[in-house]
Amino acid sequence: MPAKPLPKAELHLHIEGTLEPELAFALAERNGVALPYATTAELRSAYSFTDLQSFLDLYYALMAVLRTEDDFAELADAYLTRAAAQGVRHAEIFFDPQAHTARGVPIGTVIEGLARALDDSERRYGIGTRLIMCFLRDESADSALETFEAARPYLHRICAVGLDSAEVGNPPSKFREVFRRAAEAGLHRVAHAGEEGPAEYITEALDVLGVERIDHGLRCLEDPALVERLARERVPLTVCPLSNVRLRCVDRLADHPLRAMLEAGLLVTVNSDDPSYFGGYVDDNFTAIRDALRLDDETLRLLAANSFHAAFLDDRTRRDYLAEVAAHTF
Ligand code: HPA
Ligand SMILES: [Zn+2]
Repeated sequence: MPAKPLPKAELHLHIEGTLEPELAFALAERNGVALPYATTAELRSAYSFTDLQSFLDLYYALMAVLRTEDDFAELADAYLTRAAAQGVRHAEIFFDPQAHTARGVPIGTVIEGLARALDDSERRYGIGTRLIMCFLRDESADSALETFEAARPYLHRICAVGLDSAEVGNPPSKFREVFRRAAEAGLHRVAHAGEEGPAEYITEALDVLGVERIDHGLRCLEDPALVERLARERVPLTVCPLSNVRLRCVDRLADHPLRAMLEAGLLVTVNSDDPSYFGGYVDDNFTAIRDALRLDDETLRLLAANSFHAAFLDDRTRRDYLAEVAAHTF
């Protein structure tokens, strides 16, 4: 029998990035949406990216098939089914409301649909869940504020706010006010920074937005003083190895700086980002980076433990998950 996957938390996962071609075609047919691809194979063959923007273009285009509460619930159910098989015990899931409201899908449809799947997740899949509402940084600060206000009736379903989409030229400071309102409402805060953007964006995300985790964060390595600060302050970095290669932030997995980041004392976690597009779910990322960097079992155990240290969990639940990691046999 194959070994059980290492128990882990997934902290960097865009639910829209779990849309597999088969589900995209099924939803397109159900909703009468025309896709510019004849077959799932033809769509898959378009998954060849040169940078973040070339991926985002396809990622936003394919979302046209998501229209109803049922669609969002089905999308989340499909992810949770796969995540359970990959050893995920806790998932903090990003969604991009502006990518849907811009197409005329009400924010309530998105949140209620996702929440329906998430509410049943512990019972059906053994996975605890949280929702993280992301703002699109290439949209205006006003659009982010409008989105936050539209989400107010649903904030009890939301754990944190985040920041994603095209990074370069859209610094964290652009979103100071919406992150201030989120903090005032008692929400946690995270942000993508240092994926394609410079190390200064990481510092800004910490100092201006007050984020508690950095998503990606690879480019911190260009600033030794920042690395030292991130290590000292135990700021978690949600690293996504397969994504980094597919979006050409890193040439080859064997060149990935994850080991150097661990050796620098950074609180690194491993995640899948947009698994349908980047060639693997979270345990596939663990396996790929293990093989590429020859990580030993204790390093894998450390990465899994880090994921629970970095998660928005109460102390008792965290302790229980950490005990599962400690008891895991490879
Ligand atoms: O990796 C990412 N970076 C920025 N925005 C995103 N939206 C989905 N995935 C990503
Ligand atoms: Zn991401």
